[in-house]
Amino acid sequence: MTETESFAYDVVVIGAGPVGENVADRTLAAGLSTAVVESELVGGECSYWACMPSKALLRPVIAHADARRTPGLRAAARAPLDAAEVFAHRDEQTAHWKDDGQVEWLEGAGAALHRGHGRLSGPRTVTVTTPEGRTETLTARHAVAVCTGSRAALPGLPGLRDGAVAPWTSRGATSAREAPGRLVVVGGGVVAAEMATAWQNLGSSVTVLVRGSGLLERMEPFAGELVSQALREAGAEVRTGVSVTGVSRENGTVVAVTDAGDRVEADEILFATGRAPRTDDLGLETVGLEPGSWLEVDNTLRVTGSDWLYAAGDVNHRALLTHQGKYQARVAGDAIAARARGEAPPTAATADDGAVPQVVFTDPEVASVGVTLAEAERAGHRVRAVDVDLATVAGAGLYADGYRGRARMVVDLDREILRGVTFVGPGVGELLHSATVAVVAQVPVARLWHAVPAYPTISEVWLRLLETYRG
Ligand SMILES: Cc1cc2nc3c(=O)[nH]c(=O)nc-3n(C[C@H](O)[C@H](O)[C@H](O)COP(=O)(O)OP(=O)(O)OC[C@H]3O[C@@H](n4cnc5c(N)ncnc54)[C@H](O)[C@@H]3O)c2cc1C
Ligand SMILES: NC(=O)c1ccc[n+]([C@@H]2O[C@H](COP(=O)([O-])OP(=O)(O)OC[C@H]3O[C@@H](n4cnc5c(N)ncnc54)[C@H](O)[C@@H]3O)[C@@H](O)[C@H]2O)c1
Repeated sequence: MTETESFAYDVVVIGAGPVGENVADRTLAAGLSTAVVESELVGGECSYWACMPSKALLRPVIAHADARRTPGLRAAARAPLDAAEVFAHRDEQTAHWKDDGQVEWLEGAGAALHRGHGRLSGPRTVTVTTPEGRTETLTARHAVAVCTGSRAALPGLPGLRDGAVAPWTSRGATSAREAPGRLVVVGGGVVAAEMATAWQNLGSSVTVLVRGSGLLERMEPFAGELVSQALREAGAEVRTGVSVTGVSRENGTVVAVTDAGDRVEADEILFATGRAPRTDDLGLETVGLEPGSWLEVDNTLRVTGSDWLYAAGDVNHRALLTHQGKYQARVAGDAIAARARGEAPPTAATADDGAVPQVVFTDPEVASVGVTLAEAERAGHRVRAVDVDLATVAGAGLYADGYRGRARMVVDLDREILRGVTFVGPGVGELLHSATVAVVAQVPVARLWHAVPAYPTISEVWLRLLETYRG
């Protein structure tokens, strides 16, 4: 019989992704003993198979595209990217898929790291199965925080369901060591758009199969249109209204069959078809919750119906973004600490509702915060969309020859504040925080005139937006 070791802490965090790390950081800072359980690498999906490697692949692609639009650099930029150097840079950014640095940080902050698979085994109790097969029982005096994130969701198609084809998911697409000659990308969301941009420019010939009417359908319509246009100009094929009905691998060639009966052949296929919560093997049934479900939480990240279980990050499905998960982690950590002292939580994660910022690192970049025009209208707000062609901004013309981009602010006509802002164009990612501040702080439009953008930067788009609104 294997021996079971027992440990007691104030707080137990399951999952050491960016979110689990930040919950622990807050509870430790408040003087609560905290254990963190991790089954793979400390740092989570974001560090090794998501944000960091994808942005390391995309940064050179975007810089290369910018160089092609910069007078004096065009000839130099005609040479293709040095893909080997890009992959080496990506490997460095992921610390070669080793977590020593993050472990050092976590332990330095005072956390007790338990390596292994964590499962709830009753109220305030987590059982860890270590890689060596031992069992550890951790009890939490105050709270357990589930921060187990999400994994790629694959559709139940013939060829996938039976395991005949092992496709790329986001993990394959961010860690591959060479560009497949032909790559089919299934999906039209953020992963599909970013990875199609990366691999088309790293040497693959990409075909994107989108079942909807365009890319990035949850954003303002012009975002997906401009990204599709640029992908096509880079040589990719973007096919909309196409559903894949089956996949096979024949002599090394992947064949995707579509609902129109077409066969699309490739050397590799990426399914970028959304995410599933990592809650299927988490012992949720031992605390009256449904295994495999997204965990529903209140604004302090406490699971509905519980006074000790918290869920932050991807696993609660509020906003599948690292920065937003880390924000939730700060709120959850502070709430756990306050309740442990018998006090009310000091703050709530209100920004998850209607103020989530996101940058899509495609060429052109897409940067948005808050709601789209369609979302604002669906929510019953009386709004007006104010659109500006970014090419009319002096800073944009200086940034790139033939600059193409667009901006929209969604103005709430009753309150004269912004409900949402979207920028699409080269270099707009770094503009986003100005819009986030305006949306979160509910800055009156009249007051925005006094936030003077520097000349000649792209941020002068704010002036054009205000002028267009004034009419
Ligand atoms: C390709 C791609 C690119 C992305 N790019 C961006 C981006 O640029 N910007 C951005 O903001 N977001 C991006 N995201 C989203 C981002 O990766 C996630 O929102 C973020 O990783 C969520 O953090 P998390 O801590 O909730 O979960 P994760 O990062 O998934 O971490 C969860 C951790 O829990 C561990 N775990 C799971 N179950 C158990 C268990 N039972 N026991 C012990 N440990 C367990 C896992 O091993 C993992 O380490 C991207 C996602 C993808 C797929
Ligand atoms: N830069 C960033 O901020 C960034 C980058 C990558 C990912 N992320 C986050 O990661 C999350 C996951 O991204 P994602 O792109 O995997 O998911 P997503 O939900 O954004 O997009 C999924 C896409 O797959 C399509 N789809 C779903 N099932 C399908 C099927 N059976 N056949 C064909 N198409 C199907 C959907 O219509 C949609 O276009 C997102 O929420 C995103 O916010 C963020």
